[in-house]
Amino acid sequence: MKVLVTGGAGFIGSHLVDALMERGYNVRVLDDLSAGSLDNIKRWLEHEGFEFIEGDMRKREIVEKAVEGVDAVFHLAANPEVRIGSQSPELLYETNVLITYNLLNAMRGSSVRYLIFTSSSTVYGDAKIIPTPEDYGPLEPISVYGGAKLAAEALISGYAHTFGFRALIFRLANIIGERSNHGVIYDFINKLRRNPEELEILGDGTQRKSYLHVSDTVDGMLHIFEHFGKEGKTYDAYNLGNNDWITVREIAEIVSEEMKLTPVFRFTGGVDGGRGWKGDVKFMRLSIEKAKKTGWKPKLNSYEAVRRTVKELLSHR
Ligand SMILES: O=c1ccn([C@@H]2O[C@H](COP(=O)(O)OP(=O)(O)O[C@H]3O[C@H](CO)[C@H](O)[C@H](O)[C@H]3O)[C@@H](O)[C@H]2O)c(=O)[nH]1
Repeated sequence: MKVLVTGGAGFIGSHLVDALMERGYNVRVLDDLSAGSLDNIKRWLEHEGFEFIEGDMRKREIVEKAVEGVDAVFHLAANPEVRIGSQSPELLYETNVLITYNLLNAMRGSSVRYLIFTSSSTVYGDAKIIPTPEDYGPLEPISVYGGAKLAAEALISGYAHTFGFRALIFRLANIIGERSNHGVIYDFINKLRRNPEELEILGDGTQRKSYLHVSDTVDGMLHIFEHFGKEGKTYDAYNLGNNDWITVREIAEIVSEEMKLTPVFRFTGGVDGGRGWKGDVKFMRLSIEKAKKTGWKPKLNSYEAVRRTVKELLSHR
């Protein structure tokens, strides 16, 4: 099977590429290298069965070229920064909705039979039911990012039903691990490298979310893709996250411990009752019962995933 991975040089994308190549797929990556890097995929660049296209998906011709001869598209290209929503809504629209629209149009009449999309827990907003199941509603995202992901999901559903391909949506919890170059763990490590005496924590530190290691994420995506292929549905959505959750304060403690530091924690207080920024969901834990019924389960819990990620990020610089 020939697959296209958009965002395949990025954090989650490059781990997915590793797993697909190891399983013998033919893989083409489309990435504009804005957040991703060739370094993440360098082991495959000269490999037979691997192809890299550098390009910006806002340009339709590039997307049209990238889907040629492909059976399945894993669409991971996106700007993942929830926090930029209040300053740059247009950028989040373009890099989440517009590029998805361009992809869907390019897929019309193409060889693509499957679209796999990485959506986000942020589509649920401040969910009143925790753990939050896939059929929770009404969906009321509280960030532009979450709104853009939900808009992309809705377009995918409409196009899948209209144009005869099958679509699988993953609503991801906070994904962490080697090669991540943004997010709370990355930020804390960098802040402590600059000043080992004090750690600034955005918000009040009680934000509590579920964290999933990227290795478990990729395992889940490929396992459920296989299951979805056999099931015959046109469209389906799965949460991928963890059974437990962890607070930002606990993450700060683990990072400090692994760096062998005892900084003073300075909480900024944040906005809207201790959130890190406008649109930061304070409490997030997804129900993963549907994914578990397919036979997948996370190997690392949130605490283990955080500790593993801190070690991985520290060992690389
Ligand atoms: O310096 C920092 C950075 C973050 N935080 C806090 O840490 C938590 C996690 O923030 P991240 O930036 O790591 O991640 P987000 O929860 O904003 O979003 C992540 O998870 C989402 C899904 O749950 C999306 O998929 C998104 O792309 C991905 O970045 C937030 O509550 C935030 O307030 C701090 O206290 N200090």
